[in-house]
Amino acid sequence: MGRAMEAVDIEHPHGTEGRVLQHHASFFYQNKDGIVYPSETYRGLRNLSLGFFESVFAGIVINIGLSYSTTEGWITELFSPIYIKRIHKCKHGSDSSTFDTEGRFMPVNFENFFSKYARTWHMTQSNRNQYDFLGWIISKGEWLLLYRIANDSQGYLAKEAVRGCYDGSLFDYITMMKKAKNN
Ligand code: HEM
Repeated sequence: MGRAMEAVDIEHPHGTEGRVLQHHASFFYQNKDGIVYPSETYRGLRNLSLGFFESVFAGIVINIGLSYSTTEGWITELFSPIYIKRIHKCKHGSDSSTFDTEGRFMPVNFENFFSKYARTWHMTQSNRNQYDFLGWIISKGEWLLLYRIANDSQGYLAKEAVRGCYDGSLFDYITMMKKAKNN
């Protein structure tokens, strides 16, 4: 259980210090109230150097798509807030299974998909569950978004960048590098 709360892999047996799984999304709530509003998703994406239209589009789609599953009652809320403490309810099908249904990090699945699919392009197709059209699209979207923000100069997505995406440390790293560059 202790390890399941950290993004560990063979090279990082202790994960990223001080991080738990919900930090994947916590980068986006800027006032630290545990709720992500579309404007915060937008701002977070902009901080990750995504363009204006892309960030507006992804901000709306992510919040509308995830908000309802994280609300406490039956009625959908205005402004589509995402409640981080219930973020695990947003898990969808056709993913890599690196997050389990309780939102924990599953190192074995992380290592599995890397050893199987590194340097190939068909991971998202291979993980597809039958007739799970929404999951297919969301999964493609997540990985494309990650590729957009984190591919290296040779066009590869490094394993460390992917691990950092799971625990959110990648997002902090990208903003830190951006700030350093601007200075
Ligand atoms: C640049 C921004 C983002 C990128 C690149 C990104 C990327 C990813 C990736 C690659 C996965 C793993 C999917 C898999 O294991 O197959 C994932 C999962 C997830 N992300 Fe994000 N994400 C971003 C922003 C967000 C935001 C803003 C939220 C919500 C506030 C969010 C919520 C989730 C959730 C709930 C999952 C679990 C889905 C599952 O495993 O079924 N993400 N994301």
